[in-house]
Amino acid sequence: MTRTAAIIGGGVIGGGWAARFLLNGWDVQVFDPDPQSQRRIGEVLANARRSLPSLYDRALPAEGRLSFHDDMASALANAAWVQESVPERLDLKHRIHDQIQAHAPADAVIGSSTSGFKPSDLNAQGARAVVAHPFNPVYLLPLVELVGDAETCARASDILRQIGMYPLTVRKEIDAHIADRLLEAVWREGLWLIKDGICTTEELDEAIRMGFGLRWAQMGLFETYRIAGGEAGMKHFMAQFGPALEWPWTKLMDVPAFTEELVDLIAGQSDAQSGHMSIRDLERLRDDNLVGMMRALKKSGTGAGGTINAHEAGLQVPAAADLPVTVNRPVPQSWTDYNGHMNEAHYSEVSAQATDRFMEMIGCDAAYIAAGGSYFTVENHVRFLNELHAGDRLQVTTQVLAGEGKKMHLFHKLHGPDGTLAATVETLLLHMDLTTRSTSMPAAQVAERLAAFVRAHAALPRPEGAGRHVGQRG
Ligand SMILES: NC(=O)C1=CN([C@@H]2O[C@H](COP(=O)(O)OP(=O)(O)OC[C@H]3O[C@@H](n4cnc5c(N)ncnc54)[C@H](O)[C@@H]3O)[C@@H](O)[C@H]2O)C=CC1
Ligand SMILES: C[N+](C)(C)CC(=O)CC(=O)[O-]
Repeated sequence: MTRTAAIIGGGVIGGGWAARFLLNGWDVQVFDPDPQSQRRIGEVLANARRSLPSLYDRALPAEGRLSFHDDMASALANAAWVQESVPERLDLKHRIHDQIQAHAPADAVIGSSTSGFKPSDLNAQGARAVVAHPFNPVYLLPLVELVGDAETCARASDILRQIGMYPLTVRKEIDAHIADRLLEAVWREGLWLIKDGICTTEELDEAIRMGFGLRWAQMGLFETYRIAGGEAGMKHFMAQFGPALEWPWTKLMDVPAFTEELVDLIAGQSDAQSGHMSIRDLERLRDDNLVGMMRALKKSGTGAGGTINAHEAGLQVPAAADLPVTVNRPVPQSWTDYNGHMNEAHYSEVSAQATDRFMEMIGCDAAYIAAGGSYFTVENHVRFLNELHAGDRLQVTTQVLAGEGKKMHLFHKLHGPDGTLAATVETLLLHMDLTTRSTSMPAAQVAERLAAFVRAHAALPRPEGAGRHVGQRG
């Protein structure tokens, strides 16, 4: 299989797909007749480059190659994945899928970003597309709803996991799939509440983001309500709130008339709420917040955090000639401070990540720690030598200075872009018994692997700066 994706329609969603594939190492071939699409994709890509790599504590693969094509056939050449993201009009989608069918490689997965059409609608004229419905911004949000032919959906799932996404195969085709059915219900109620003068767009947004919106990202609807049932559980929750189905809580099943007056009311309130920011500023604010929230979920592995962890586990850490590479990652935007560079706190974080990786390399991994053995850091000396900035690739190599008995003495070198030495962290650790919380000897297999590193690194020159203390001259 080639790692080439054809993006047919490069607007908000097509641009997001292009960025997702490119930043995961795929070549991307775009067809969109709008002369503005190249500029727009460039802007989406810039947003993606400043946010997607920040989700991970390892570097993504080298970016793929992006090309723009004047005809659809050349964009489709050699594609293993074709993603159609043209406007939501069935006649247009039919025309586009006829051409895709004629020119795409026979074994390519053909996905449609459609928000609401079923595969039987899309394929009514003989196409073979599956629905691959993503969420904006496609480069950050993992969910893709897959609907259609089971074998194609299985192949599509494999590819989507390779680019860090979460495929959810929908059991039966239905208009608007799962998520847009839910979103449409909330949207409909929202329009009624504003049309009836109950609240403004801003008040409605506060009702979401100050309350249940925070819960949904980490536990969804049902797990959240299970907890709301208290110790008595879900049956109790349903007994308490089930009767609300018969109350006026759910009365607005009809839709408000889609009039110019309603459009002006909503658009006017939305301008008053957010018109002081450009769409690009709002996108960056959204992306920074999403990265922060998703990184928090990464710690517990909940929801989208689990998808990020699974993808990160497959990202390769490159080998170095003499010293092990213990960190290979970008500097996230959120690590920079009022001086416009990486804040000192995060040098310690990187050093801790390098130490954790080195501990894994000598067998002090999650299973060993769960069995009661580990290392504690007892002393660090950090030297800040060159600035690091958001988006810089950061690579750490680790040299063992000593490793006998309970002691492990490491020297981490933090290299910035072009290999510049940005910092060094000298660190001393002691082996601990986690049950007694006191020092102890490491297990034989850990001691042996550490000794092998000690022997190999003994031949290397002692690193410049090792053993320095604060205030030392020269
Ligand atoms: N905007 C959203 O929030 C989401 C949209 N979708 C779906 O994604 C699809 C695209 O929506 P958006 O990206 O929002 O629309 P958009 O209007 O931003 O982009 C559509 C793009 O298709 C291009 N296009 C038009 N005719 C074309 C043709 N004949 N060949 C190739 N390109 C053509 C346009 O020039 C434009 O760049 C729709 O099916 C929509 O339902 C899915 C998830 C979310
Ligand atoms: C509004 N919408 C129906 C186009 C939304 C989607 O399809 C998914 C999303 O990103 O919210």
